[in-house]
Amino acid sequence: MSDVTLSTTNGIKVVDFRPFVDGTNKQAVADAILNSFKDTGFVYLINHPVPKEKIEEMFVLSKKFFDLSMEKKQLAPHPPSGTHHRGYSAPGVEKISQHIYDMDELAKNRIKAPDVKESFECGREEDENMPNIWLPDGILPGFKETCLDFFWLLYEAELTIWGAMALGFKLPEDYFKAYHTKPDNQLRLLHYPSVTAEDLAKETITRIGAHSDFGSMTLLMQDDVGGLEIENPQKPGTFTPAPYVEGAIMVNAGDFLARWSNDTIRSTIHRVRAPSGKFVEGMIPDRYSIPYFSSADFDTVVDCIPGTWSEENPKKYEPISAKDYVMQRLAASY
Ligand SMILES: O=C(O)CCC(=O)C(=O)O
Ligand SMILES: [Fe+2]
Repeated sequence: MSDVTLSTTNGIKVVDFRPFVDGTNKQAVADAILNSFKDTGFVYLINHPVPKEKIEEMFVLSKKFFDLSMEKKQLAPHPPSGTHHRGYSAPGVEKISQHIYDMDELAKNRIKAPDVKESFECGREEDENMPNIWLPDGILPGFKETCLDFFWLLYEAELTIWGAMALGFKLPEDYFKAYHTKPDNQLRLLHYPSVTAEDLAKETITRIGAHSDFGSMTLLMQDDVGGLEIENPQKPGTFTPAPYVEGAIMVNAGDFLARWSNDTIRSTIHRVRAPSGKFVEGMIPDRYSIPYFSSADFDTVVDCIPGTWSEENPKKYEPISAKDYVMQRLAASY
């Protein structure tokens, strides 16, 4: 049987997902993904189930959205609280933090070097805890429909990937699906405006500071500008670029999944810096990316995944509710 790991890009495996989808070699794909999650916390998937045209269409709408005037974008404003994570956030408003929960410390962190990115977040329409915040009708026709269509398409893709994860853990294929039924996921459109290379190099501003994701899994689509870097698990504090790979969705594990897996899976720190070799007259070009954050249903409580603990290697964590975990992390980002 053919090897499903096609290549390695800066230490991150590029896995062919097709043998899982067509059923010709499910276990090999499952093992490759889980092993990557254990080694680096990241994997590139090619031949995944999300059509290329749908991804392109979402990038086109995302660019059109960010091209609107500030006044128009502010007609779908993100509420002041981080726990209602919907709508538009202007550059510098959100500052990713890594385990800082004290309000004064958070404010200092934000002033020190703002994250110069703007974003739009949405979830499923029916979510009563976090209602979506859309632009008024007529401002950007098709935007809402494209976002929602893409949200559900990625949910389908995510469920297929969870099927592979379950087989990786030698569990029934639908094991994780029961925890991701609502889904309490979030689609995020990101735009990093063009900035000077000097500002980024001096770190008076950042694109997105070093952080790990909070939820269970992130599916990331990025343009070919580059700049995403992931921490080398063998050498903490050093980062390697995770460049655009044609046709790939990058998938990474979040903190919640690391905890759920009794720390057998890594949730790896990553950041966005200046890409190498892309300076035009001292300016770093705009970057667009689209992360899709999968979270376990907020009303579920998870205990360590079967097979990740034993008498010799006991559970490190108490059961936790997905809502309690994610809300604490979201509150600290604003
Ligand atoms: O822009 C990117 O590629 C990274 C985005 C990211 O890490 C995040 O939103 O959590
Ligand atoms: Fe992230």
